[in-house]
Amino acid sequence: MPGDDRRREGAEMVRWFDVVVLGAGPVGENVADRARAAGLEVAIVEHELVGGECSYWACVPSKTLLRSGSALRAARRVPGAAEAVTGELDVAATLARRNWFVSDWSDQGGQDWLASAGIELVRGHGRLDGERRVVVTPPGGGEDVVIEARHAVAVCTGSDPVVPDIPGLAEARPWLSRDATSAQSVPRRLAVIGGGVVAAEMGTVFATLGAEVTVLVRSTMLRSMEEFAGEAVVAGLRALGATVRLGVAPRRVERTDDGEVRIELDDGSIIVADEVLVANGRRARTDGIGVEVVGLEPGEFIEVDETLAVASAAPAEGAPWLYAVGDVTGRALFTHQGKYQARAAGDVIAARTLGRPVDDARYGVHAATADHTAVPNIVFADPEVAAVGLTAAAAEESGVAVRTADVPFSSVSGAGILADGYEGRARLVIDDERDVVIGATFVGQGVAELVQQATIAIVGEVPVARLWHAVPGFPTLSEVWLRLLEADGRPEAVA
Ligand SMILES: Cc1cc2nc3c(=O)[nH]c(=O)nc-3n(C[C@H](O)[C@H](O)[C@H](O)COP(=O)(O)OP(=O)(O)OC[C@H]3O[C@@H](n4cnc5c(N)ncnc54)[C@H](O)[C@@H]3O)c2cc1C
Ligand SMILES: NC(=O)c1ccc[n+]([C@@H]2O[C@H](COP(=O)([O-])OP(=O)(O)OC[C@H]3O[C@@H](n4cnc5c(N)ncnc54)[C@H](O)[C@@H]3O)[C@@H](O)[C@H]2O)c1
Repeated sequence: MPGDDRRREGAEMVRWFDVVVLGAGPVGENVADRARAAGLEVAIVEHELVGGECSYWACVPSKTLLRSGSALRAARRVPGAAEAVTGELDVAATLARRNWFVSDWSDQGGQDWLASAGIELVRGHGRLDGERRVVVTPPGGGEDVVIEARHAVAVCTGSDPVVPDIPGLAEARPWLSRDATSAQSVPRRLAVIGGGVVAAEMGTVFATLGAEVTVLVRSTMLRSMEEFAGEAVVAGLRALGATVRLGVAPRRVERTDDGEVRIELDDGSIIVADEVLVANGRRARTDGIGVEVVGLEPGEFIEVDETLAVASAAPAEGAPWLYAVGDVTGRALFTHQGKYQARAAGDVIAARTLGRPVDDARYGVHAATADHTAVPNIVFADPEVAAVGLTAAAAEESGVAVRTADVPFSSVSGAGILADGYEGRARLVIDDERDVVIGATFVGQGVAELVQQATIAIVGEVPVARLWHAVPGFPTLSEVWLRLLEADGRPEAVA
């Protein structure tokens, strides 16, 4: 059995494993899986639920909550089907389906999977206690368990929401993302502070479920994406009956004696709601996990190299022993990207442990290169926004000369068939010198599935002239690629 060589050393319970993973979110699970698949003995430490934020409070519940409304709206946009939709969204059934998808917040499935993979689950709060040493305090206290890693420790502790320093906000018992995704009832009035992806998605959910939603956006919606994406999402929220206030900032928040939340904005206006959701980004979960022992700052994201090794903790000689993977690095706060990093980290730990070759070159097996070039970012609002790579503005800021190709989906037959009055838009950002796609954004119903094509084009560095030979089926949404290429211009024959 892995890690079975437990024994006492003085008063301490000490266990030995090849690799210790701190945090059993999607990322920790994948690091453990890859290392175990290479034959290493692996322990994973978890103080809450195996499966982490994504499975119980983030991706899975938010996407299931969004799905019921988007299916209903999709049917209503198609004559023939629309006539058959005679009722309204069933709120109780929507919430119940979400509860089912999160297994009523039981992690039995995750525990079973770890056991089947031969990964040892150690329940409790883990912290670094020196080189290759983790101390775990079991749930409810009790005797600490010391785990010595023969080779590596991977910190995969994730991130927490940021609560900004707005007077009265913390005391007003605001909702954080977990409260929104696990809600068992719908507040009559919900205010949302923020204009990022959580605000867009949860605003869409609660407006669909019948709440009076007010989204308070400090600048513009989805500011890190192409401008037309944020504008479409604002229009979509408004079409669902939500109020979106752009360019406003809360000055003070108060929960009154009768339980209402009053938000005073910087323009002097007052918003009154039953709950206020704070959706203001994430901070690293590095408090209370002993990062000080390797000279890192608690609360800060952990900087890593391309193999996810913590360079500042690397020994002068020999293989690195400390890795950080997923949200805790701040590189790209998405489950898919964290799991991508996890595959590289788990494999490189195994390679270094077993003396096998390490390939950390650009796009090498053990390098998380795509974190810098091709991170898919999908906002499941209505319309959906699916983007990857650089926006035109970000490319220009980084000094790359680019051209863009823009088209409306009204030029795509498949879109018109999918839904009457289909609205949407797409943009390619093309590196002018290398003639390859370096960014793409799609906005519209069902565009989430289009972004993988762009991701492949970017990672494969496919010349634009070659993309003309990747023929999209007719009549699909993918035909937007042909329209984008036409907008860019048909290449001339090379003599
Ligand atoms: C509302 C919302 C919706 C989202 N939707 C999507 C989406 O649709 N798609 C997407 O790709 N991303 C989405 N994300 C982001 C996604 O949830 C994260 O990127 C992902 O969960 C990161 O995985 P992780 O394993 O790094 O961290 P986490 O999932 O946070 O897992 C970390 C684990 O470590 C455990 N842990 C922490 N500290 C300790 C300790 N000291 N000892 C023991 N255990 C510890 C935690 O309990 C947790 O289980 C969403 C985020 C939010 C907030
Ligand atoms: N579909 C998905 O993949 C998905 C869904 C949800 C969350 N996520 C992940 O979770 C992360 C967190 O999402 P998020 O929406 O909380 O963060 P975000 O970074 O996307 O947006 C934060 C928003 O809060 C605003 N803000 C920050 N400080 C503020 C203040 N003091 N007052 C008013 N507004 C303020 C910002 O201007 C911005 O609009 C995302 O970056 C993403 O990586 C992904």
